[in-house]
Amino acid sequence: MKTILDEIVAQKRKEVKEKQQITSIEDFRNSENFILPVISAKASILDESKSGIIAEFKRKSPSKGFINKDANVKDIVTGYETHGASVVSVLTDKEFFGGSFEDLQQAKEVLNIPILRKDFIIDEYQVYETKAIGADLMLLIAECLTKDEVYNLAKTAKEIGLEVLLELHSEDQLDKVNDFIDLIGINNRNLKTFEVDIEKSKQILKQLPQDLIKVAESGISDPKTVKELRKAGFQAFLIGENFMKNENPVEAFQEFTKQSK
Ligand SMILES: O=C(O)c1ccccc1NCC(=O)[C@H](O)[C@H](O)COP(=O)(O)O
Repeated sequence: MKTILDEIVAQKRKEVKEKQQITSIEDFRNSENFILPVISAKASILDESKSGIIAEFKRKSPSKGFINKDANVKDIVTGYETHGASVVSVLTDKEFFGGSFEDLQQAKEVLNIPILRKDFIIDEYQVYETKAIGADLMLLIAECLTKDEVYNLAKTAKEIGLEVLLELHSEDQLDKVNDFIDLIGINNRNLKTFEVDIEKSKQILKQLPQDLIKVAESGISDPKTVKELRKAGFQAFLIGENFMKNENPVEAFQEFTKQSK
């Protein structure tokens, strides 16, 4: 049975082919952002004056449909930073998440903390693109990449200065971790059923390499869960829908952060 990830990846392959006809890797290399130093997500997460939360700007999702279609990027991400986000995640996929490069670029204009490009990276071309649009950190999803693909994409990212978050869905993907990975995420959302199981993060945690920053991802909606996961050993928490579904995502973020300390 085809999963949503299969569908997304097929769409990405199509998009990459189309984009390659218009913009080359050389164009990306010559772009303004390409020579800018990245802001380290690792350092920002380890900075104890911040919350450890990777706060996501998310308009729409395959599991929930529209969450906050017309949200204002600059207002929301500025609020996230002001109230202690360690990193801001911006969805750049249009088809399934209603995101765009413009969203990330607008975030870049106002933020002083690192930005995660949240997308589905399957080709080296997108790694260069990630740097050119101004992101500091890139996501790789183990579920849709071979071990060699993770290695090659992460290596390219490091060569051009990007940090890499590798997302796992199960223990058997642990062999895809390599020396170019900076942060390791456990995604609690089952991509076949969309069910979320926070226990999954805790189960896999013990087997993760000690030296990597550990991120619990998806379905976190209670500040107590952050406290629990922090106690268990996680240093960062990727949270989107729980803030974005509110009329005022910044207020929701501020309140959540206060309670999760
Ligand atoms: O969010 C989805 O429905 C989804 C479906 C298929 C693939 C990925 C999906 N989400 C991407 C993410 O990783 C989340 O946006 C992120 O972890 C934040 O999750 P949440 O706090 O549950 O919005």
